[in-house]
Amino acid sequence: MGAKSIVASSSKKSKKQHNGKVKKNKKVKKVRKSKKPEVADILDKNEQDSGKSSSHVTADGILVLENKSDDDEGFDDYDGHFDNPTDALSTTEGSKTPELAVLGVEKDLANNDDFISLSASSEDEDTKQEEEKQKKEAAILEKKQKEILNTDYPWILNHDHSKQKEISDWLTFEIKDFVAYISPSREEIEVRNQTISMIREAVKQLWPDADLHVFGSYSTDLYLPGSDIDCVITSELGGKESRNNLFSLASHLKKKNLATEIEVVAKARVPIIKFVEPNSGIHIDVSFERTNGLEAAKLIREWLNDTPGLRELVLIVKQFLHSRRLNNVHTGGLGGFSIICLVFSFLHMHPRIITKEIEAKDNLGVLLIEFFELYGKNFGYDDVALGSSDGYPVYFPKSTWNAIQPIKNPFTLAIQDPGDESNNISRGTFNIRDIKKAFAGAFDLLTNRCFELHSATFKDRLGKSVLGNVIKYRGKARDFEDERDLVLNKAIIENENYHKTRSRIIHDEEYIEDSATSTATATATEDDYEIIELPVKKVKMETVEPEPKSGETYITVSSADDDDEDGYNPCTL
Ligand SMILES: Nc1ncnc2c1ncn2[C@@H]1O[C@H](COP(=O)(O)OP(=O)(O)OP(=O)(O)O)[C@@H](O)[C@H]1O
Ligand SMILES: [Mg+2]
Repeated sequence: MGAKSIVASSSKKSKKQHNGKVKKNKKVKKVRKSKKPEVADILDKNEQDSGKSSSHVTADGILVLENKSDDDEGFDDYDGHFDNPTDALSTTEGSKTPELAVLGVEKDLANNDDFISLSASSEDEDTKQEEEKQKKEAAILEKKQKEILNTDYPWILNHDHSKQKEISDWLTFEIKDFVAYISPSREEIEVRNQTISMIREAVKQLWPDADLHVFGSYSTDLYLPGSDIDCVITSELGGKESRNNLFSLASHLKKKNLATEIEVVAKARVPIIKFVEPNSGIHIDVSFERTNGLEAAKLIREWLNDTPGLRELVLIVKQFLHSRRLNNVHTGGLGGFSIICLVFSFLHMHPRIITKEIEAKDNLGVLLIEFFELYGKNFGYDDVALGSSDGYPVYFPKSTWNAIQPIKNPFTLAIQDPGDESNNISRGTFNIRDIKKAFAGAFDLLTNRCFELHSATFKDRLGKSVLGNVIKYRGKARDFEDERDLVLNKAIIENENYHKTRSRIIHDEEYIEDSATSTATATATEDDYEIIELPVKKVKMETVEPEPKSGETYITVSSADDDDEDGYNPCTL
């Protein structure tokens, strides 16, 4: 099968060396007190406690994680999903049940939109009809929900492909149905857009020099219904990642009823705040003063445009790992970013795709099976790293990657960050043993299922699922509408605008530099050349350097034409 010949090597050696330890997820009970202390109180308490314990709960109900170890740092804390897509809805204290993933009828009922207030008795007939209509609609909805909730693979309802001659084609259709099933509805996109706007507004209220940007799966359209929203706050003055600021923000968002279940990870290399936005039930991660995620979002969207089948396979693999609790980097799982890189490499190095022998979109079934085969059975985890060269994915020997030397445990996944070649984005995935096993098991299950169904009669095939053998979806009933074309994902628009603005700044910067260089060169050789004064665009530049550890320089430009249509201005949301 396709890609196996590319990177086959033994990982037997590693079986002895891998210690198989799995870190336990810390669980801290939440304590709620009625008194609402000020930030200073919270800080005092934290200062007293610091050094004594690795986590504690403030009087304000904010969970503080004092992680200092490398493994727990920064992005590796990202989970990405609720354990169950409905979990957040039920655990969010005092929140309204969000109308995510509910069929249209229920939404209307829940909103009371169908209720008609009648004051005159002459309208009794109308009322009766309305009630009848409501009852009928409620019955239909109940029936639909029952049907759906009784199955682990709801994407096959009313979507029968059992008559396909090739079982791999059947699987391809199921993959497409699954993706349509979990793709967002108009309401879900609107809820996400609104949630981001509200949090941004609150951030700007607290810090007028700051802005909030979205990166991660919402900004790449690679999110499952329960995926978190990754945000980053950048500021002109910088330094928003300080401990003091983290608590100010946590407290501010809590006061504005925009955050519950708050966790502050203050001492990590990449400090973050995690919380649940109570109106939507969406999990939010906020990091500070780092723009690499914004760069990655743009790159991933480019990959998606250039790589047919990438979105489908990424969503399937995400759901596959999510159902097995293997997607959480905090517990050694494989995060969303690593999954994208694995699938991207797989598709771009697949011999039959490279030679245009097959179209990825028409062969998603075979490709999924081969993905599981490659990373479950054949990939040489001990020796091979994934990276990129000139924008194309490559495999290269781990031993030549200086930034990850010395390698203590060879049986680990090594994926070079496309935006920073010294960063191994899968360094937190210490449970690669179980992930590999799960992939290998999925290959066996799927191939066996294909053989089994191939020899079954059409009657026996009816109501069966191929994909359901490896993926389950439990949660609220959804419809099959992918409504991404109906409403703008503002995270994508804003990210595009952010990059337009940035490239304009960089262009202006280079232009000024070029002008200066040209002038200097001309001056040096003024005997030979006529000196031409190049017009320099009038731009007032102000360089604001945040704390040196970020290693990045933020440039704000204020010029007369600042407010043009490219201007990144989230306030216009
Ligand atoms: N180890 C890492 N090093 C650097 N950046 C990372 C790392 N992990 C994540 N990121 C950044 O954070 C973003 C979000 O990562 P994450 O793993 O949450 O993926 P995701 O696409 O948002 O998936 P999910 O929907 O599961 O949350 C990535 O696109 C990347 O920019
Ligand atoms: Mg994410």
